Amino acid sequence: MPSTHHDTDPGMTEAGRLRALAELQIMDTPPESAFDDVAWLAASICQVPIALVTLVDAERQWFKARCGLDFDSTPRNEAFCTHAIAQSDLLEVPDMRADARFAGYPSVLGAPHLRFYAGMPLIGEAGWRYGTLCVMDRTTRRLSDVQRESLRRLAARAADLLESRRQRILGESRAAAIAELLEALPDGVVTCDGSGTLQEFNKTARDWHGVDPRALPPAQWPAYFGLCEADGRTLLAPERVPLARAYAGEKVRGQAIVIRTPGMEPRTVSCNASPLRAPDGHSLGAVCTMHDITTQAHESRQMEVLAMTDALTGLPNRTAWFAELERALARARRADLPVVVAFIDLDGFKDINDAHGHAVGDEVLRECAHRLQASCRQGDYIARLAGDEFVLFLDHANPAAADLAAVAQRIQAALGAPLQIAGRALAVGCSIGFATATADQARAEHLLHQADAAMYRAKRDKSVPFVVVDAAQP
Ligand SMILES: Nc1nc2c(ncn2[C@@H]2O[C@H](COP(=O)(O)OP(=O)(O)OP(=O)(O)O)[C@@H](O)[C@H]2O)c(=O)[nH]1
Repeated sequence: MPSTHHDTDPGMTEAGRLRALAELQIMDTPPESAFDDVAWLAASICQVPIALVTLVDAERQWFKARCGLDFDSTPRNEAFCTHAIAQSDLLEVPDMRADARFAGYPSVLGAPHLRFYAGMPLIGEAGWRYGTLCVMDRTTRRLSDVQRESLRRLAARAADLLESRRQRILGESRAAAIAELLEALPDGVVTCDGSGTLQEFNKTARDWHGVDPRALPPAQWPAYFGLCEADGRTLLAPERVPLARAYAGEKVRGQAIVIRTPGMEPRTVSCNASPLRAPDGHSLGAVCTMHDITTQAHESRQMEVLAMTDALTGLPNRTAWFAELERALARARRADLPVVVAFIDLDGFKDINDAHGHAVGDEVLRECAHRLQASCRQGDYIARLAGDEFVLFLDHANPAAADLAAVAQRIQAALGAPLQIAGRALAVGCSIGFATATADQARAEHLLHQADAAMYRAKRDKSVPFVVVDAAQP
């Protein structure tokens, strides 16, 4: 039994005791069988008609449980228990009429004519004495040692009941504070329990997913919530969902996913997720936090696009060209298709620049880019390498001369048509070189180099409309 001395300890003030009592939030609550049992046992063991579990407030003492009394409180200045809670052990008064502290109390002088009182303080963990377990009788008497010890032990159990109430209230208020914090967070928070069922779904997560949580099996999360890989298109495989990865025991850091909720702009979020484990190691589920990185993702995609685009014409640039050429060669190798690359260089462009200025030259380049693109077939890939040089990957092309002649003719017709720029009628031509190779022989750099060489030959020899080289030849 804890032994405390708040009558002598300056830290144990009445104000502190009343605060601790108020924290229990127990005054005027309905009867509870556990406290009733304590009072009943106290009355039976002590063989008295009256037993109470009392709580001593500032103005009154209130009975949480009572046997043998038909009222539930008395004013504080008529409360015997005020004396009992001033000490830490049992207070036993065999005859209250013979005790100056009690002789003048109304319930001693008049009905119900109480004579005997024994009260044991209910002492909480921090030492506060909330009230008592007390027994009373209308005749004088003394308790046996066993009865005294029983009262002490029963009072300790009643104090335990009060402490567990304090812990429950503390837990509830902490949980409420955490729930409020979760709701107010600008990041999304999602949790699942030990069976993998979605639990927490804070306000931000609800806003982003557009729905409330449901008892959905993890395999259905991607389709139901529209969860995609960072590319925003590929639906996440169920085992790639960050919360599912954490539920499977993985610690996930910074996994970018896209939430595609119908009717909303796609949202890119960076996810951190962790398994939740009890101290003994068994799974309590998992938690995933999501931070909105839509703006950064958009900016970095824009940067990527800029890094791959020719600023003047809007065509793919040299970097993009080589990246795409490598992909196209891989496709051709898989399908065992021949590959054809065209190198196109404008003729007479320098003269336009020199005669009409750079701005007009720029406009000519833009118009030529547009015409080249318009003359391409679907699947062809055209890029501006530099200056007045363009390259073209011909998708599923037939390297036969007749077919290439048709391509060259289309390009030359497109570029050769008169240009109307800034009120001037201008004209450019072009020289075209083709490099062909079988899929297994084709190498990107070599193909381009050979197409460039073919184009130069065509530029030097104006008697031919284009030149084709076999890039497989050294
Ligand atoms: N307006 C403009 N001119 C550019 C740009 N980039 C390169 N040039 C110019 O384009 C011209 C390309 O020169 P050339 O390849 O000799 O032009 P060309 O007159 O077609 O001569 P050939 O290619 O030999 O037929 C040079 O004068 C460059 O300064 C650009 O972005 N805008």
